Amino acid sequence: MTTPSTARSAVLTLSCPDVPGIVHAVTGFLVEHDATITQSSQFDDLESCNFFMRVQFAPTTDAGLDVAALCQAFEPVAQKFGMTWRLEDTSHRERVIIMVSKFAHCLNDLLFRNSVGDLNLDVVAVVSNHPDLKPLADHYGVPFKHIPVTKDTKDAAEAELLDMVREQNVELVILARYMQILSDNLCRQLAGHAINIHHSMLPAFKGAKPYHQAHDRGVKFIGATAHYVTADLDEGPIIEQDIQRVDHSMDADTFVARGRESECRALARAVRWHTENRVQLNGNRTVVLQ
Ligand SMILES: Nc1nc2c(c(=O)[nH]1)N[C@@H](CN(C=O)c1ccc(C(=O)N[C@@H](CCC(=O)O)C(=O)O)cc1)CN2
Repeated sequence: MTTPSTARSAVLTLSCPDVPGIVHAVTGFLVEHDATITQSSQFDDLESCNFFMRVQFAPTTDAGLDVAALCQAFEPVAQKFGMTWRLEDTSHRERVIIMVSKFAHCLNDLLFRNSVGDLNLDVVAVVSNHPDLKPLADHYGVPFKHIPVTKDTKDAAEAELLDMVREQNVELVILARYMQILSDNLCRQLAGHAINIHHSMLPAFKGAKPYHQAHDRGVKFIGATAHYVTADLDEGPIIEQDIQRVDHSMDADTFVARGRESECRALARAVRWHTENRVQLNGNRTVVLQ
């Protein structure tokens, strides 16, 4: 009979230097702890000699999975192989803050997908440097926090955001067309826990107005890129990208309109994969295990 601290399904993600015996150690650990594998995926990066694995598992007994006890028991295995690892109940609802400026499409898409169960987020708050999108947050019953940002208030604004993150145990900050550049300090504090949607197919057309840059260049495809946020603008590890065809008959405004679909798709997939523990960092790149 499962109890509040036991799970019907859990996921272990790990990365470590590639040596013989990792998979054997992991699968042996699961057997020893009355667990059976339901999904498993791995990648051996020959370039970095790093190994990546994601294994999802269920209990073989009615007792369920005691996630806390499994974490304690797995520590010695992790230390033996020098693993970076995470073991979590798959039903865990990630606590997130969604940041936005004035463009509503990505925020609306995330809140709608979450409302119909396509995403499994606990949206703690919507934070914006403008008041405009409060009605949208109200519609979905999500708290809205307006934190204006000017050159003089930026440090205080970022400190207020970090206080919210810490006080409310926020696990992920989603920049859903938040048009302010985060400071180096804030990026360090949120490293690996902040995802941005950039409205171009990076590395092309970084910075502001990427659709106008793309139109001026005469591209035949436009796209969007979801990436982890780093201090270097638009340089963070890429999680997901989406593209669509455009043509000579379209003006820049049409690019902007068509681009919304790609931004929503790329961001939703990136957030889903991150919150399902499918994304691991590999230097300045990511490994996404499906
Ligand atoms: N440290 C980082 N902060 C942010 C990133 C990032 O990659 N690293 N991504 C941006 C989003 N973005 C592009 O995707 C972006 C946003 C804003 C700007 C910009 O030039 N902003 C101007 C102000 C614009 C305004 O007030 O409307 C500025 O901050 O001076 C460029 C790219 C989110 N933050």
